[in-house]
Amino acid sequence: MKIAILGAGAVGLCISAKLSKICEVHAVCRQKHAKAIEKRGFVMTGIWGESNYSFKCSEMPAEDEKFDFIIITSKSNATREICEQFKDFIKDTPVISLQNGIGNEDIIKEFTDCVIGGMIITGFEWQDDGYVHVSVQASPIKLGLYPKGTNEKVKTIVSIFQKAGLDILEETNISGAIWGKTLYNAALNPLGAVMKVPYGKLLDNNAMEIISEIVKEAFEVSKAEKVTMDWKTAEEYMYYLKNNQIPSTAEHHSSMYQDLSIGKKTEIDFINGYIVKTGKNYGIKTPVNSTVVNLIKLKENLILDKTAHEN
Ligand SMILES: NC(=O)C1=CN([C@@H]2O[C@H](COP(=O)(O)OP(=O)(O)OC[C@H]3O[C@@H](n4cnc5c(N)ncnc54)[C@H](O)[C@@H]3O)[C@@H](O)[C@H]2O)C=CC1
Ligand SMILES: CC(C)(CO)C(=O)C(=O)O
Repeated sequence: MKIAILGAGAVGLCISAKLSKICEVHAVCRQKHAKAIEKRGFVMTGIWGESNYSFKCSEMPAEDEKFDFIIITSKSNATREICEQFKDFIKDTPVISLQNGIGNEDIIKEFTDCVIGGMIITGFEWQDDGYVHVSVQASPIKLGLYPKGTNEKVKTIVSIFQKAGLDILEETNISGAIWGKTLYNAALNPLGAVMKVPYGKLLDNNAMEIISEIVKEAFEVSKAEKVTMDWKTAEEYMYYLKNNQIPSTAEHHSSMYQDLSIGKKTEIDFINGYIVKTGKNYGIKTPVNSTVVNLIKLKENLILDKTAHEN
């Protein structure tokens, strides 16, 4: 069994490390990580175990390499570019998206018929080139045929993840699971990023008032999209967010916070931006999500402007 991980960064290199114990893995990553891994192996610490792994890494697979599965773990902003760049490998191959936000699977679907959606609520933090710490985990990984259902390919990849020691479930409603994860990211990531605080600090009542409006708007849009999630109402989800998800990831600084702190664009268009864009298609007003998108884009512009002036 041969698996390529495209856009292998914090998430992708940790998945590559675990899978490398039971199958042949090629992590397609940036040169600096490939060099560090070649020199001293990939270092992973934290709740997925502490060890040093060696597996194939480079910026480009050989032209004649064939893969049984491809996993995309880039930021959502890079999904289209990755699909274009690696379209000859992706064509006719089952492709799994292990990314945040809504819309990645629809992009991948333009390049292959078999798209497997993924949902992962585990925290991965860079320590150095080729060195990642796995910090928190709120639930098992979920994989399922996109937009829903299952098939033999899904069952095979789920069993590979299981054999590699990963906590994973087969999900027949993967669109609902992806929406569910996006609710969590839409609720917490922008506020955590603007306030520069870990998730736990957002249990404050002022933050919760804003968050409950974000969630109410998102729920209305999800209903129009006919998506079924584990929670029937915004109130039910808010209870779960406050009592389960925030406590189990309280110490984590959102990926949006981490992106802004290193001067990178965020995935806001695939999170709150998706809710706003889809709301418009149904005539649903999403003023709080819209404000949050503008705030994050303002922050991105200010940071990019500052970097341009410093250079
Ligand atoms: N970091 C985390 O804790 C979690 C992240 N996620 C999601 O998973 C996805 C990946 O996140 P991270 O691993 O944190 O991002 P990351 O930025 O660490 O990794 C993505 C890597 O892909 C590389 N890349 C992009 N285009 C490439 C190309 N054409 N060729 C080779 N490499 C390329 C980037 O340079 C980067 O190193 C995102 O959607 C994120 O929101 C989901 C759960 C947790
Ligand atoms: C909390 C976490 C790491 C869960 O996967 C996440 O989604 C994020 O930081 O954006």
